[in-house]
Parts: sequence; C-alpha cells; structure tokens
Amino acid sequence: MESIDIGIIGLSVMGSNLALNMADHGFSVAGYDFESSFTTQFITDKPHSGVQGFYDLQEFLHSLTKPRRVFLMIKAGKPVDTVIEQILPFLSDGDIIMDGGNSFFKDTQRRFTYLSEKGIHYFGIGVSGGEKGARSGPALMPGGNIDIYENIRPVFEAIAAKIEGQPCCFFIGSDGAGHYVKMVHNGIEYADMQLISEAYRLLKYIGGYTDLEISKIFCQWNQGELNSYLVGITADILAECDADGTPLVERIVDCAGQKGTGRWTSIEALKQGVDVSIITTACNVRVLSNLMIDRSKAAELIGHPIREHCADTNFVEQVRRSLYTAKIVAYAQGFSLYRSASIHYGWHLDFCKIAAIFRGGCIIRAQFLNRIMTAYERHPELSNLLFDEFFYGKINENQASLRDIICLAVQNGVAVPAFSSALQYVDGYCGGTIGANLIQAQRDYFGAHTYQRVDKEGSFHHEWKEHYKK
Ligand SMILES: NC(=O)C1=CN([C@@H]2O[C@H](COP(=O)(O)OP(=O)(O)OC[C@H]3O[C@@H](n4cnc5c(N)ncnc54)[C@H](OP(=O)(O)O)[C@@H]3O)[C@@H](O)[C@H]2O)C=CC1
Ligand SMILES: O=C(CO)[C@H](O)[C@H](O)COP(=O)(O)O
Repeated sequence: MESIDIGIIGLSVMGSNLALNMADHGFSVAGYDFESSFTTQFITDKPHSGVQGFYDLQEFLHSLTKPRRVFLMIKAGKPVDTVIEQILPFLSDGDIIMDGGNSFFKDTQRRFTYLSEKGIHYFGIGVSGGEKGARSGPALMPGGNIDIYENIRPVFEAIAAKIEGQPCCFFIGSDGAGHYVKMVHNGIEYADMQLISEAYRLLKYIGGYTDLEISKIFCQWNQGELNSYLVGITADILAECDADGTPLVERIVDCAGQKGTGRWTSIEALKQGVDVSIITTACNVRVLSNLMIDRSKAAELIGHPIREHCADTNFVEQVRRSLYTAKIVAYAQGFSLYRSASIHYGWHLDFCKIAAIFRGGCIIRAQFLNRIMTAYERHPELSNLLFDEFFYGKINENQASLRDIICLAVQNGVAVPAFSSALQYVDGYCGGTIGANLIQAQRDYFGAHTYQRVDKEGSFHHEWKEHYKK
C-alpha cells in the first residue's frame, strides 16, 4: 500500500470526473465516497486503470503516498468540517488536505489556521468548468501555503485546461484567496447569465423573434467579440426542443435557484465598499423568480404596458452592443472587488493572471478576457477596468445603444434590471455629481454629522434655520 498519488473524497459529478482526468494524466487516484453506492457506480460505470475505489475510509487514507494528498470534492459548508474531523485521526504531520468545492473563503481561512496548528497543510481550490471541465480541463484557483504548493502543482497543472499551452491554474494567494477568486468568478457568472437572459427576453418580447431565431442570433454573436462559453451554450439551449417540437426552454419553470456564491460575492462587496450592483441584481432576480405565487398575484393587480414588437432593423445589433457593454461593466465590477480584497486581505492578487486562467475551462471563459489581460498588462495598478482605453472606448462607442434599448424595454414593460444597473453604474461613475452633497446636508441637518465643503478643508456643521428655530 501507500503507493497512490492522490485520494479524492466525494465521487459525485465533479469528484468522479476530476479523478478520471487525473488518471488520464498518469496519476494514480484513490476514490472514496461516504455513500458506498457512489463508489460502486464510479468504478463500474467509469472504469479506469489509474483509479481505485475504496469502501473503507482508513484503508483509503492508508493507500496514499506520504505526504498524503487528499482532495475533498463534496458539498460546501458543514460537510467539509465533518469530513475533516473524520479523516484527521488517520493523517500524519505534513499531509495535505485540499478542498475543491465551492466553500466560503472565510471557512477556508478558518480551516487553514486550524489545520496548520495540527501540522496539516490546507488548500482551498476554486474549481470551475462543471462536469465537462472537470473531465477534460477545468480552471483551477489554488490558495494556501506557497511553500507547500510545489507538492500539488504538478497534478493541478496537468489536469487544468490549457490556453496557448499554458495551464489555466496558478497559485492565487494565501489561505482563502483561491476560494475568494472562485466566489467572485461565480458572482460574475450570475451577472453574465442574467444579462444574457435579458438580451434573450428583449429579442423575444420586443424583437418578436422565435427561440430558434434567437438561437441563430446568439450563434452569430458567438462568432464575434461576444464569443464566450455562456453565449455558446445559450445558442444550443434555445435550439433544443421537447419531444413534441416545442422549444424546451418554454417548458422550464421561470424560477432559478442559487447555492450561495453569488450572494456571498454581493455581501462581501457591500462589506468592502465596492459596487457590484449587476451581481447583486442578478441575485435579486433569482430571489424574485422564486416568488412564483406573489408574481402571479401582482400580475393580476398591477397593470402592465402592452408589449409591441417595435424593433427596427438596427434592433438586434443594438441589443448585441448593449449586452457587450453591460458585460464589460459586470467584469469591471468583479475585478474592482478583487482589487479591494487583494489590499484588504494582503493577498497580492495578480489580476492579469486571474483573467488568464479564466480564459479556459471555466464557465465565464470569454474572448474578451484577453482584453482584460491586456488592460492589466498595460496598467497593473488600474483601479477600475473602465479606465483602460479599450474599455472606455467601447463604452463610448456603445452607450447610446444601451440607453435606447433600456428606454424601449421600460416603455414595453420588459424588465431589464441588469442592463439598467450597468448603465446606472456608468452614469454614476461618469456623470459628474451624484447628489451626495444633498445627502451630506441631510445628515448634518438631522444628525449633526457634519459635512465637507468644496472650497475649504475640514468638517463643518451648519445651524440649519428650520431645524434649530425655537
Ligand atoms: N457541479 C458543478 O458544476 C460544480 C460544483 N462545484 C462544487 O464542487 C462540490 C461538489 O459538487 P458536485 O460534484 O456537483 O456534487 P454536490 O454539490 O451535489 O455534492 C455531492 C457530494 O458531496 C458529498 N456530501 C454531501 N454531504 C456530505 C456529508 N455530510 N458528508 C460527506 N460528504 C457529503 C456527497 O457524498 P454522498 O454521496 O455521501 O452524499 C457527494 O459526493 C460542491 O462544493 C460544488 O459546489 C464546483 C464547480 C462546479
Ligand atoms: O461553481 C459552479 C460553476 O462555476 C457551480 O455550477 C455552481 O453550482 C453555480 O452556482 P449556483 O448553483 O449558485 O448557480
């Protein structure tokens, strides 16, 4: 025994496919799942000479070469703590536990410290790419102790997606940095999906296009600057029909779940004082989508404009430009949060490398990540992507389309909260004053919170006539 390179606990969608990917790259893999039928299914449905299934936890851990490398690919949250406690008695000094699930980064920081004190090394590894990515090349975001990273680097670089020959995997930073980067990746994923969904609804309800026609439009868009995994799969999805020929998407309930990473991004951004309004909007839409009964009640009570198919010949192009522009803003917001977190947590995040690894394997892979890389290569300290010449150039080029499309949507009662949020961000950022002078005055009026002046340094309080009159 003691000869297997790496052990994976959790043989569901992700764990089983990552195990096969590792085995394809010449690593011997031990697989274990607390549900024995998963192990049986794993070794019978997907047999591989490099993979061995185990039914006994102790045997599984004893099969691993020391220092042991144990990769957890299980449900995030309490199960990770439970499994860590279950395996700890069988581990020795210097062994390595890696958590590849979507764990909250603060849990990863806590586990990192807890296990370090016990002589166990801990890595939080962001994994993106879903089932297919796990099998043939995900994007990987490892965070932990850089001195130990060399011990696991060969495995992860081997199995990661490759772009221009480079693995979509690099050491992100200490303790929870890898999971943080994955969390915001998912936040951006929520925003991107919501924007695409709004573009679809515009094309459908204002453009009057059928699902199949919209699939072709997305297919066309995927050939240009919007080229991305999510635009590509949207084209596929819209072309898919149910048994009777009805577009399948029409048969799917208008209600979407969330496991938490988008919401965490939004909460974290509020704590950091960073505006990620498009991500927050996308979370809110998922929340609203779940209020099915309330939504139908509201639809009966509150009148709605009659929708017209009022698109002109330029309409599709205007929606495309709007989607591209709003997408730029969403990524700019996500990367602003990286910047703030990098300073706050002392992670020294490399934004260019983060954009680079997102180009392959992951759900938000997109051609325009090359533009983000270029922007950070040009200006590593860029405080907001919108200050890069390519991106502000695109906003200048396309903002008229975004405004026109939002007006059309508002007039027709087609909700486009993420498109609107993108424009509000741009207008708030670039439109001169945003009304905070009046807010300062109000705070000083009711709470004597003081205000700052444009013509003098310092803090001032005013004896507001009406407030202080006897
Ligand atoms: N699916 C995806 O596209 C992606 C998922 N992830 C993350 O990867 C992780 C695994 O995802 P996925 O493969 O989809 O599977 P699930 O998120 O459905 O989790 C199922 C796995 O977690 C294990 N598990 C659940 N509860 C416990 C527990 N209390 N103790 C021990 N094990 C437990 C299950 O084991 P058992 O059979 O014993 O119940 C099973 O192996 C999750 O954290 C997920 O968020 C990351 C990227 C993409
Ligand atoms: O991490 C992922 C993709 O990158 C997972 O698919 C995740 O489950 C997506 O988040 P949610 O379930 O909240 O939509």
